[in-house]
Amino acid sequence: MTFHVTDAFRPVTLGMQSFEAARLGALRLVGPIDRSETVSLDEALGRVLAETIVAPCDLPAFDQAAMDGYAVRFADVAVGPLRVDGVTHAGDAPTRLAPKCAHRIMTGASLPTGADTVVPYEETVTLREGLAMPGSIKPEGNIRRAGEDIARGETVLTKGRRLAWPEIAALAALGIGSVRVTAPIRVSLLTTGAELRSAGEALPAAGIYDSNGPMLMALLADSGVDVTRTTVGDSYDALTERLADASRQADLIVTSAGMSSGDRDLVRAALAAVGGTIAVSSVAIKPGKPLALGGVGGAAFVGLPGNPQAAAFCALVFARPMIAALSGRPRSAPIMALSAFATGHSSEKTELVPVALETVSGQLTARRVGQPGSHRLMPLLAADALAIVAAANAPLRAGDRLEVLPFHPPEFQGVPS
Ligand SMILES: Nc1nc2c(c(=O)[nH]1)N[C@H]1C(S)=C(S)[C@@H](COP(=O)(O)OP(=O)(O)OC[C@H]3O[C@@H](n4cnc5c(N)ncnc54)[C@H](O)[C@@H]3O)O[C@H]1N2
Ligand code: MOO
Repeated sequence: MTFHVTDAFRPVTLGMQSFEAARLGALRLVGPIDRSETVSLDEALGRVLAETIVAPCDLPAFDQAAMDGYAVRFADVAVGPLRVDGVTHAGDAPTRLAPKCAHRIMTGASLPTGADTVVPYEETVTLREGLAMPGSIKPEGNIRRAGEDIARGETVLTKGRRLAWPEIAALAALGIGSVRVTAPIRVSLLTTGAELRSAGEALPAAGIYDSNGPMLMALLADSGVDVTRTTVGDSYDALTERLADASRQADLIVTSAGMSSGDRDLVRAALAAVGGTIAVSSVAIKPGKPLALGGVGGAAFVGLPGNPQAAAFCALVFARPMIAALSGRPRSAPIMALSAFATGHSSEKTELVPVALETVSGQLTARRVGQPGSHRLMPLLAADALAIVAAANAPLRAGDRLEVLPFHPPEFQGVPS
């Protein structure tokens, strides 16, 4: 099995790390996997290219008309009305323009040899003597030359590029029907806790429904990512067994709960028992302090705290970027917003705050939503992003810039008023 946890990974470094150090530490634990597979273009949406694509042909593939009209030799236009020598539709075999003639042509049709200008219908007049063009005609007008969009041999897409609709359009236009992409990233998700039950199961007096499992399944889901989910109680044996299995099968192991100092918080001990190591043992963030990062076998490890907001925010900030790095995607620029809230206090910990993003006077603005408390789910429903309020000696003021991580891409964009 390929070992994806990089050499920069160091065994147990106890002590709380800053948010910034932990963020960098997370990315040091992972590198692009070396497995790839070939998929058809129909299956390629959201996948990451494992090869660089060089154009095998020109686009357009041949000189062609950009308008419905007449193909002419520019020099002939001044001579007087031209006889029409034929017609070429899109898809018709290329032809040749007879001397002192105009040739009817449709958008996308092959330009006859000898023609150097296309005059749209609306700029022509049909007279008894032939076709006249009374307006001002530009040489090379309304022609698309072969290779002017993409030239044969040009690098079109580089390895690591994520395939969305524009990339799929370019590949299809170049006649490329399948591509090599990074193989699916294997994520093993383990929710732990004796109190957990699944929807539909009878709930004992102090039991709760497992929400982190389905939440993290959805939060980590992506094209090119295979998430498998298991729930284990607080049994040390079951936990070590599952971690050992996952260390052989997964690129990334994500656990939920059992990370702090409770009597049954066994994840750290179980990880150590199966030969895993911790690189980041706790982080100066609120919520999420008991977060741990490390590795075991061929897999990187993210131990999420159990409180739902802590689990969600740490998954967004640490696990999602680790998956992107495993798939070989380059990092994009951070998204910055203006804060619409003040904290009123300095903080030694970085705070992860649920916010609603709004555009105010043309500026992306983050408004704090919901009641405090990392056990709460309602703030996640009111928010559409997470704001990162960095640890600082001074309180955050309204109008300060801060980084935001949108939960998901905008779905239904309004019209500017
Ligand atoms: N003495 C200390 N106690 C706690 C500390 C600490 O530093 N010292 N840290 C607190 C913080 S911060 C957090 S966050 C939690 C994290 O604890 P664990 O990771 O050990 O998680 P649990 O104790 O098992 O559970 C915490 C909380 O979350 C609920 N939970 C767990 N799993 C799920 C799930 N799948 N779906 C929904 N809810 C879940 C669980 O029932 C608990 O209520 O520890 C603090 N304590
Ligand atoms: O991570 Mo805990 O949620 O800070 O409360």
